[in-house]
Amino acid sequence: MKIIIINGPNLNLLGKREPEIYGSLTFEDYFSSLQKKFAAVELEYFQSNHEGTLIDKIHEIGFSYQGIVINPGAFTHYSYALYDALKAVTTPAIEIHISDIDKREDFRKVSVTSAACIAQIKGKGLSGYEDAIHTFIKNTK
Ligand SMILES: O=C1C[C@@](O)(C(=O)O)C[C@@H](O)[C@@H]1O
Repeated sequence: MKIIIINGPNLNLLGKREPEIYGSLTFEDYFSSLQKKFAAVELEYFQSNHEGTLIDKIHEIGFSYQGIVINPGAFTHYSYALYDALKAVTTPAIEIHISDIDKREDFRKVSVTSAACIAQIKGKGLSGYEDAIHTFIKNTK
């Protein structure tokens, strides 16, 4: 089973970026623990700050992987191009946000990408990624 985690803009700075909101662990360190926890899953991690690069990645893997766990960062709130990319492929996606986007600035309350996903997880810190992987594993059994 192949699952990819795709992180969007500014998420490369996890660990340093607003740690009071996003925590102090780097995503690389968290990802190593995920790989250990889900040893039976082929887990991949991809991050980009560029919308087109994220779209290219979705196209590349979106007809052969079993799940996309995507945190589109701020693109969540306005990228119809990412929405279209997620709709265009056959691999199901789960949207995840480390923070609770409903309890922050008004502009974060809108997600244009979640309608292209089978679920949205928010406000559970990094453990939301784990929940998303569990959901894919459960759904494929
Ligand atoms: O970059 C991010 C991170 C985020 O997606 C989250 O994980 O909580 C929430 C977004 O509003 C923000 O732009």
